Amino acid sequence: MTHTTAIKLNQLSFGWKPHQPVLQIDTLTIPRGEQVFLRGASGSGKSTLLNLLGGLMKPQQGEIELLGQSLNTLSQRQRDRFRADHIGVLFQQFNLLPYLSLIDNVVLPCRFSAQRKRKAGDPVAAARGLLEALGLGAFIDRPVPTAELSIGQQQRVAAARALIGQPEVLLADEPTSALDSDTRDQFLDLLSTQSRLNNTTLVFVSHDLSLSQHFDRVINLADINRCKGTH
Ligand SMILES: Nc1ncnc2c1ncn2[C@@H]1O[C@H](COP(=O)(O)OP(=O)(O)OP(=O)(O)O)[C@@H](O)[C@H]1O
Repeated sequence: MTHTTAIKLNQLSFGWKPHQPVLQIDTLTIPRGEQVFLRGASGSGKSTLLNLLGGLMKPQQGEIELLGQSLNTLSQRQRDRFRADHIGVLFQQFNLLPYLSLIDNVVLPCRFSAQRKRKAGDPVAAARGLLEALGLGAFIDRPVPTAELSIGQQQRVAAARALIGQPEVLLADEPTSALDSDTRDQFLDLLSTQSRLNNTTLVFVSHDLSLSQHFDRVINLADINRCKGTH
């Protein structure tokens, strides 16, 4: 079943501590395939919002719907399953497995999700293609533990892992922070091309406003968040 809406928030409220909300968003709708640049001051709640969209936490109030599925009604385990099948996450902690090869790291989502595996076709070939497109081709067949890659290289391995198996939604939190300008442009091209090709909805957080021109829509968190907080 296909949905025209990828992400829908309704009367969302979330705080890390009781009675101290960080996010209060009345409504937000992001259609399938839209590529959104999310901006906001440091500490304003961008990463918190991505965590909620990824089902890593639940809001204290309100509704989060992804691809027509209310996340509120799912248990933690069901949310983990849903994320594995439908959401690519590229967060600031890459969570790569240090002693696995690059390819083994990238194909991991296909081990957790039959759906992602099916969409990847041949996961190893898909992982190779993504790593090559991200400029890491030279490392694929060398026995370099992932832990010995530079931060920018690890960031790109994590990107390939998020993209494999064409997730419908991709959540990216400062994914270009460690990349030089050439690598960053190559990375953004790949992200944009892959997302268009697969009708992936992209929510991309960055402090680098010059990148916003690559996106369909820019959302300033301050414009949708009623909670102005003390950040
Ligand atoms: N795990 C946590 N436990 C308690 N408070 C947290 C936690 N993570 C974030 N916060 C608080 O929530 C608020 C929003 O933080 P968040 O990381 O979402 O902001 P951000 O907009 O992503 O910031 P930055 O741009 O600096 O990464 C901040 O006040 C922060 O201190």
